[in-house]
Amino acid sequence: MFSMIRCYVVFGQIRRHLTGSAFTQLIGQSNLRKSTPADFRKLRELVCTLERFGTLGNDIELTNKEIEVNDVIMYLKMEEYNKGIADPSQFVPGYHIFERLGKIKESRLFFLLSKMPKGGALKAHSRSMCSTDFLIKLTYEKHLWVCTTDNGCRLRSFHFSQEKPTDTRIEGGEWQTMEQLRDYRGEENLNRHLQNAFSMYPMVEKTTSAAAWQHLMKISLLLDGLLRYPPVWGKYFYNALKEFYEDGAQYVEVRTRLKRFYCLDGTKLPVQETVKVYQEHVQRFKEDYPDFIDARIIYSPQRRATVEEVGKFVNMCIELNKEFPKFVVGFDLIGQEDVGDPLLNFAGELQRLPAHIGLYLHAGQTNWYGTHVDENLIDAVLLGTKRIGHAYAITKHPLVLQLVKKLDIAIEVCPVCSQVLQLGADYRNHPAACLIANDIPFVISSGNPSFWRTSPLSHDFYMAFLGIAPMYTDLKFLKRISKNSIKYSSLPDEEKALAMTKWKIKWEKWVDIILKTKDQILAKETDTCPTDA
Ligand SMILES: O=c1[nH]cnc2c1ncn2[C@@H]1O[C@H](CO)[C@@H](O)[C@H]1O
Ligand SMILES: [Zn+2]
Repeated sequence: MFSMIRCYVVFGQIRRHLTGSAFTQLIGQSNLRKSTPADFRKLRELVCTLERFGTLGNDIELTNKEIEVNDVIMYLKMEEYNKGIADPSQFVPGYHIFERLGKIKESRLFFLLSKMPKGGALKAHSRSMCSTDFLIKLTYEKHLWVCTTDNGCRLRSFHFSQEKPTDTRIEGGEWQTMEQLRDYRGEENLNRHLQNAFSMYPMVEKTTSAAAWQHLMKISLLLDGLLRYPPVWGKYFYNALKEFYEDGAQYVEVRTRLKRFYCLDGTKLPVQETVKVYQEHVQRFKEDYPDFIDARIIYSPQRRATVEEVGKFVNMCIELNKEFPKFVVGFDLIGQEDVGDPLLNFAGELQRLPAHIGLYLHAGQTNWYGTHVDENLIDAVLLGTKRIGHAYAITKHPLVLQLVKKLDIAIEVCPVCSQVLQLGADYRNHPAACLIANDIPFVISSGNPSFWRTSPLSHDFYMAFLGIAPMYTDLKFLKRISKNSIKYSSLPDEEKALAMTKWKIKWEKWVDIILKTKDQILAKETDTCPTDA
């Protein structure tokens, strides 16, 4: 009687043996077509079993309760899966997410996943964390001015100020207060306009990844003046933590450029003040929600920079880490990778970072195989990155795949982001399938949920579970990636243990609630699920 773990180890050994030269020789020498049907079946069963045992999550041993919960989850998953096989037009992961956001809301599987404690969100870009509705709420704050062109029809920039801003950089731009614009255009009409201006939804058609990136950057730029004002950023960030928490994240690592904030009279504050506002609201959030673990910052300036500028960013990171050693803990370079310089150019500067400041580099977020951008993956690993953001191109680099596994570097897979930024269309073709098959450590992240009007993590979990992972992948996979998000976080080991305890309490509660409401969840006629963890 083997325990699962023992089985896993033994199967691992057999697998290595079978895929070694003896096995290939055996297959090569004997004429497999002449084997008896029974032998053929046995061999086939062995290979299938070995494949399954090798996938991500199979080291997890489910408790008796979890086995029951797994039945519920797999029932719901198979229902969607089988419908899809019978009629592929019904399969949600075959579509652009914007075309199926409404349908996903009706999915009972999605509902259960949205309540699932997911551990940490290890990649959240600071400006794209809150829902559109909350951003619109912020436009009602006092002292907000807006610059428009085209007779008030196009919103170009926001600014908080006592007096009318004097910035004339936008050609033909006219400043007026938000109240004035609201009166002029009508509240409902203006809010509808803001909904579109703050997110890429519902525009599915983008000719290129570059066009999608331009759209993303335009939104980020529009939000600049609205969010870089400390009292508003405080509200934004606190609410962002709340939205992540309510979606099952108990821990968040934020990638941010830490831009300097401005005051009502136009003076700019030192960057340390930006960090302090973040820190203050994390503290407040932890007091209000004691089972929230923590939030930390990975300093992430734009990668489109000169070597000298990157050198300055590195110095800044070292300085901030000295002042906020438990809060500003890592370094990354962000922005569209295809237009930035290769990491190789910055290697000398990046190597100056002391060992205790971790590198968490975005790399391989490209479709240009064999280019210097694609090779950023190699440099990221050789520079000692602790995780890799996206790594979409990694399956084209078998050696890098082996290295990340050996060096235990986790990949931050962002299913929805890869689709919206036009790297791939159908989730069933997402390269992360290969990571799952090879048991490469990974976590699910979202990137910019605000810009796609998705939830902080749940849509990405849903697409990964239903669209990317094999059909038979079950609760073991979900539990593994949730635990991974703590294991591969930047937290020191002793804090990881505490974090795991906090996650486990929530996880067990979720399991219990599903068990209690199982019959209602499975009753076909119910559209809405009663569970609420
Ligand atoms: O997928 C991504 N890869 C790299 N950088 C990104 C990605 N998504 C967003 N940003 C960066 O974060 C800022 C706020 O959203 C954007 O301005 C962009 O530079
Ligand atoms: Zn990113």
